[in-house]
Amino acid sequence: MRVSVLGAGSWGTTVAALVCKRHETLVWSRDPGVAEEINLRHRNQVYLPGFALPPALTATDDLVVAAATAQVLIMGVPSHAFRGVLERACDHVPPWIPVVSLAKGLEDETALRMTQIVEQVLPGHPAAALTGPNLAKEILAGKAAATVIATGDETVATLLQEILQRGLLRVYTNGDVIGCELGGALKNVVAIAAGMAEGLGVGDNTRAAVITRGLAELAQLGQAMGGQAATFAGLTGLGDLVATCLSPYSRNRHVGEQLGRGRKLDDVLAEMITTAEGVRTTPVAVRLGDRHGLELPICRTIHRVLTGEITARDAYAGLRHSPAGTESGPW
Ligand SMILES: NC(=O)C1=CN([C@@H]2O[C@H](COP(=O)(O)OP(=O)(O)OC[C@H]3O[C@@H](n4cnc5c(N)ncnc54)[C@H](OP(=O)(O)O)[C@@H]3O)[C@@H](O)[C@H]2O)C=CC1
Ligand SMILES: O=C(CO)COP(=O)(O)O
Repeated sequence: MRVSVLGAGSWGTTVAALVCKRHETLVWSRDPGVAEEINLRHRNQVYLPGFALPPALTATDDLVVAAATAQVLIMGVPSHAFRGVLERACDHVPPWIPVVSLAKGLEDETALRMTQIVEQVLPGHPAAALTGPNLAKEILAGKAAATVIATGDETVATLLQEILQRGLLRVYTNGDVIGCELGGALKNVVAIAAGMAEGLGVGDNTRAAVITRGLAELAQLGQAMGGQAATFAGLTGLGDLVATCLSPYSRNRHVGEQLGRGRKLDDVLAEMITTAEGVRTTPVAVRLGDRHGLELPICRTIHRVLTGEITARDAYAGLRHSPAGTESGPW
């Protein structure tokens, strides 16, 4: 198979490096310097410093070539760039080929999931999402991990499972695309909250409470939007939530930690090269909560911190004023 990955950031490059071991793989970067570095030096120093990439991996800065030669198209750009890149590529994408999203976010204006954008921009193409507890640098280092390919089409799921399964990376399939994509997007908001707890230095009991109540919150919203309860207890829900909330590699957790230390969001984002999707997903989650009549206390509190209305310390102190209800309730 010929596989094209659009986006040569941390995750797009990592997935391309896995796939290229058995399939002809081309990764597209809008930056000619990144494409040249991958082709000539087998490195991507900006996004994956210190890692050697397989010589079999080739790169291009020509979006048309990447789109037109693909038999499977993998979208590795963040959610805010997803529609734009796909719209630029769509006239060149061969008919009916599967399109896989790597992005863990929701579209700002529409709150759409990435596979819904694929269905709008490339109607008729099977759309899938690859999601799960998969920190790029651990995967590239060859450490064991599990992930999920989510698509409603079983034949496509099996094909993609075969293409993506490499070494110690176990690829499961799941037909609950809504639940898988929402778990991947919403866990980033909770990871910001867990990072804040870390930055405030408040301890492991607090972190455990944030993770558990965060899971309840993302499962509540996810089910209201059509996801299945079991999915949120699986790799794409609980699994990814734990990895992201605990890992020092997580960008979302990093943002939260810095806010917990009292820094300003703009200053934290200004020094980051890579993407923390949760910052954009938080307001979308709040709007979805309004739409579905849900309290979502963690998402709403994180939103107030991100907008500067309250500090991370205020958010933590505010717990005193919100009485706990039953464990099955929102608080
Ligand atoms: N990193 C990880 O461990 C994982 C990430 N993900 C998800 O994968 C998605 C991508 O993340 P990741 O690779 O980490 O992000 P990075 O920030 O590492 O890289 C983003 C890439 O997208 C490119 N890009 C950004 N905007 C545009 C645009 N408008 N047009 C073209 N290219 C663009 C960047 O190019 P440029 O350098 O030119 O700006 C860069 O190559 C996210 O949704 C993330 O949540 C999922 C699992 C694991
Ligand atoms: O999604 C991820 C791990 O599964 C990566 O998390 P961050 O985007 O927070 O780094």
